[in-house]
Amino acid sequence: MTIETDDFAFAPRQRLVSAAPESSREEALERALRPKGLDEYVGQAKVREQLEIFIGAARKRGEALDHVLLFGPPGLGKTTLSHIIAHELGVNLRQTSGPVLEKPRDLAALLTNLEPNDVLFIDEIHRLSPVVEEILYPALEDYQIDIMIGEGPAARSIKLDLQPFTLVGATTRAGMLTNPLRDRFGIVARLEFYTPEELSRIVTRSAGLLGAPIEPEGALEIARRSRGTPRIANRLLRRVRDYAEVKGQGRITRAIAERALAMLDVDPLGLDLMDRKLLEAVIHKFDGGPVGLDNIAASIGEEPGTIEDVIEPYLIQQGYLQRTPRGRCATLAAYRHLGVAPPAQGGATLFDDEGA
Ligand SMILES: Nc1ncnc2c1ncn2[C@@H]1O[C@H](COP(=O)(O)OP(=O)(O)OP(=O)(O)O)[C@@H](O)[C@H]1O
Ligand SMILES: [Mg+2]
Repeated sequence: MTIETDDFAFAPRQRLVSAAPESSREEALERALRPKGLDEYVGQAKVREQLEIFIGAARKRGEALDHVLLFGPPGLGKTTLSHIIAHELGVNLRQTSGPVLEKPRDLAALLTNLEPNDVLFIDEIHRLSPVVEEILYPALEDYQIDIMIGEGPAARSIKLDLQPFTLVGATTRAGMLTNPLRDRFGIVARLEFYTPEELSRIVTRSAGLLGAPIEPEGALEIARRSRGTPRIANRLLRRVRDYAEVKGQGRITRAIAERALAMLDVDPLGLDLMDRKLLEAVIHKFDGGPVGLDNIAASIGEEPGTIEDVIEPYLIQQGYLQRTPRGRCATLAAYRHLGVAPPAQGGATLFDDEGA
């Protein structure tokens, strides 16, 4: 039996500030908060402006929009944007993902069922298998696919015409796309982390949809601790709302937000226990680094992969941790944030042969 819980207290290994969706329940909650149109999509001004123009032009001509590649860290709104693109074009959206498309015929089935100018959304497009990717090329270029009929010596390939369509591909790792695939996208949009002001607008909008009364300072406090990520902002909002209902009068004020987030161990910069544990290990056990990933992993009892993909990116982006060829180093900002006096040498290592 599996017990599904949305409660952080019962799932200590699940991070409140992880940018990945926590559970299928959270994904359902997210769908309800997803903006439908481009005008409701907060932030990402450059991407929005581009898309507005290209979508408008495609609509005017009655043509399919150019293929779109969306890339950026988890939770910044790639899936949301793909739905918005289809909505603004006034066409259907068919959704799949790289790892789901195992065989060429899986993709062929989807492609041949598209109606004119539809959007096909492929999430995690960097995980397409090479044989599937192969049949995507002519589809993207000429709206045609080559499929094999029959087996053995009797097998032959036939060409099928497709309706014009738009591929929207999403990936957290644009660097892992093959060049021929990347070259076939006419529109490439990189999503950026959101500012606290933008996140605060998202939080306010979500609170409205959830029917939770919120003050601007309360929204900003949640926004500041959300690591530039709308998914985290919406998640923290739900927890703070619970807190406000039980411990307050239901209204999300700044004081309520601060108390709730302190209780949840999300500090004023959005760092949680795991982040602090990592930084403390680097500082106290390895003299600030450089220290190799495996040594950090052993000392805090985490998988190296989890550290690399989940914990480190934000610490590096915010300048608390540096990745050097000889290992990870804590920066002065990390010492300052943890209230530890930095070493006299400004974080340099004392022993050259340590770590790695
Ligand atoms: N620009 C935005 N304005 C308002 N809400 C947003 C915006 N971007 C994302 N969100 C909210 O954040 C949540 C997560 O967004 P989404 O699922 O699109 O992220 P993603 O980039 O596809 O993440 P993943 O890489 O994990 O697939 C959505 O529920 C949506 O409500
Ligand atoms: Mg997504």
